Amino acid sequence: MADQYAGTDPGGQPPAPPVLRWEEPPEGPVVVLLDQTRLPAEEVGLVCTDVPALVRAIQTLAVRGAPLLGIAGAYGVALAAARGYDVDDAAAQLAGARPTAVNLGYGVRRALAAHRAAAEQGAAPAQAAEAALSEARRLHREDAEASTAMAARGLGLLDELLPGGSHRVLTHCNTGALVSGGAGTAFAVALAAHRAGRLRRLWVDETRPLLQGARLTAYEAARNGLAYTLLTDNAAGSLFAAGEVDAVLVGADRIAADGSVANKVGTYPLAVLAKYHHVPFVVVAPVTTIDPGTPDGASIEIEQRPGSEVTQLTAQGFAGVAGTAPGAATAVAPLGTQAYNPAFDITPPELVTAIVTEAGVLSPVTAGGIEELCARSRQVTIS
Ligand SMILES: CSC[C@@H](O)[C@@H](O)C(=O)COP(=O)(O)O
Repeated sequence: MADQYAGTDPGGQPPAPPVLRWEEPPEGPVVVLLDQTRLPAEEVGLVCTDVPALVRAIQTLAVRGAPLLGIAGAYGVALAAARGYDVDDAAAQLAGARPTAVNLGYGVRRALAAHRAAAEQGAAPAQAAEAALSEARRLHREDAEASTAMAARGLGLLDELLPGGSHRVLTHCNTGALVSGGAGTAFAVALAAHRAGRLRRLWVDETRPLLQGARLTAYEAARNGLAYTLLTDNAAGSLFAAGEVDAVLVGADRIAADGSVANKVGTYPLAVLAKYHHVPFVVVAPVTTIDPGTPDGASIEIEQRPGSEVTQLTAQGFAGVAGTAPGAATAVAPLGTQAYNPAFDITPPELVTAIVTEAGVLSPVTAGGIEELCARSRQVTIS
């Protein structure tokens, strides 16, 4: 199975627009997002002038992916402070916008802590707002640095696991620059392999129902000139059986203290397939995604999304949250059909070959290893 499955490698595209930026027009500060619900058809900015708009952007997945949710949450607190809204209330709204990605609450708490510390030291409101903004910017930078380190460590691990250097990698959901201050997590590793001339093919799961793989990872792969091929999620089994997958690389939304990994629904079946076929299953995530406060997989809250995302399609290919997707929705199931639509699933640590973070690679994945990694990480200092 080779060339007839090849995706397009156009490369040479103009640089992608920034996924999130802070702007200060005369009318007041705003957070501008690249609206991910409109990709790949359109690269459109979504201007959030207040916290409810940002919360809605988070819930509709205009902004998404664990690290970027943390960054967005931090800028959201800065926005509330700069515009004179109730910062505690804004922080609660932002942190509660989606439950599974631990980074969201982490980013919110960091900006809130910076704002509080400044206020407690007698800073004027404008200075306290500036402190929150500086913290958001710091988190943004740190995430970019973490991406670079994860890409290098992940590529080193791939080379170790797969001597010979012509990797065929399967990925799920979207984990590139669209979710990060830098090149992302799992996708950043694939990109590093591509740039080192060691990526033969990136297999991209379409990732039903919201098509983060088809819409976003394929977009990023095409932009970066990767050899990639899209598949429906349920084609993965036959791809493994045909011996076409050398490694699986995925991101994470929350890693519990026992090493259980919550990630986009459909990740767990890939881990089971990988185990059966003796293929390495590698999770790439910054230490900010590890949550030592969540003891195990069963304790991770899994976001349940509207059934309409499964039972309806739009011209864009997915329904999204009612009222947000342009174009009329077409039913693909009889009216009144109930749908099971969890946004994430849990992969137990025994199915994970390694967790790659910017601080180190954990393999095998054990509760003790997680504890040690967290003891070295910055995350534990923020409660
Ligand atoms: C670094 S991205 C890791 C995860 O956030 C990603 O795989 C994922 O599941 C994103 O889910 P989404 O629902 O699109 O926010």
